[in-house]
Amino acid sequence: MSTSTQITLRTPDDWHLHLRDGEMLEAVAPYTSAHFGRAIIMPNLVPPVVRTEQAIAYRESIQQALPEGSSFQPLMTLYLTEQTDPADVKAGFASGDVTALKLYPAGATTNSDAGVKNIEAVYPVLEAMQEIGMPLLVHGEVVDAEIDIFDREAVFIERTLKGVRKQFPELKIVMEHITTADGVEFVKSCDSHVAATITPHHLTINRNAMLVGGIQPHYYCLPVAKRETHRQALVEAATSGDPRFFLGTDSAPHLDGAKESACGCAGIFNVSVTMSVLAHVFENAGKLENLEKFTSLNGPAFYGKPLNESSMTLEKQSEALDISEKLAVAGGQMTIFDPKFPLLWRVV
Ligand SMILES: NC(=O)N[C@@H](CC(=O)O)C(=O)O
Ligand SMILES: [Zn+2]
Ligand SMILES: [Zn+2]
Repeated sequence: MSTSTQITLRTPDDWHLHLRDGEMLEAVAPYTSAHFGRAIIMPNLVPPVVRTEQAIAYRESIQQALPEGSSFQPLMTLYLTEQTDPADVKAGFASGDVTALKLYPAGATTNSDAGVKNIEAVYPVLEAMQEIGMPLLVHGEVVDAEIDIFDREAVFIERTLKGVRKQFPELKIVMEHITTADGVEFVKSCDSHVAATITPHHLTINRNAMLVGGIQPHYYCLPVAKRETHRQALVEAATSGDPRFFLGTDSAPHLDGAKESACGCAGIFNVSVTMSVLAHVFENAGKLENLEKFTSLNGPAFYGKPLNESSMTLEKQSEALDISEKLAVAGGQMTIFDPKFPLLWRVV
């Protein structure tokens, strides 16, 4: 076996992850715990995780789905609604049971019906969060029918995010899964209170992957991939080492049957290949030395968490990883994200 390169980093964390529940949770949790030390767990279950006691119960079911002896740490979030009680949020944050709140504009994405319609209705919660230093995680897309889907992130920044920033300048905000140069520019224009997660798929595909040569449902996610110039802006931001950009896989498992449909759902499952994809992206950008910042250092710094003590080694091999096989999940099968280049890097 010929090995040309190896790199070792602190164990990475995933700052945006969908683990689902039930049989899907059991199927996907081991892929995350195999590579990641911690993950921010998204609350968009049906029904959503809206109160601290639900987050605690969900964390317990995640822990039960982990392999024996796993030290993986799920960091729980609550789904922000117009009924969210600031006192519950404060208590959950103080006890360490809840790490952040997730804002979904109502109807923006998978399982977001209970989301926020009028941002001002949640200002009392944002006020409390600002006071205690609790991060607000944002699915940053407007949902107005008249706004083109490719413009929804940029319009959200103008219409919603700038107002929230003005009202709550000390509130920690993470723009989740940014997909545009506008998102990058907005984060850069702010101070250290604002950061963004970036996914492996938005670093490697543009909208052609989804639409050329027939409709490709396994490349459909929200926010949708944009044009190539936006992808390049994301690569520039992720590989720059700037502490405001870090990894959130947004791995969002759905059965193939739900995606390969007349109304296919949004979400890409990628955790098992994330580190391989990222090593390729950073190597191609000539920035392999910044990979650890993106995956393992910038996120904990923003969240005020300690760095992982353990490490991960990645090795570049001559033979590519085979990801053609579907994952068997109760009730069906699931496709792994294919960035359409050979995955030579693998986790040792
Ligand atoms: N990213 C997606 O396309 N889908 C996510 C929801 C989300 O993160 O917006 C899901 O839960 O399936
Ligand atoms: Zn989202
Ligand atoms: Zn997501």
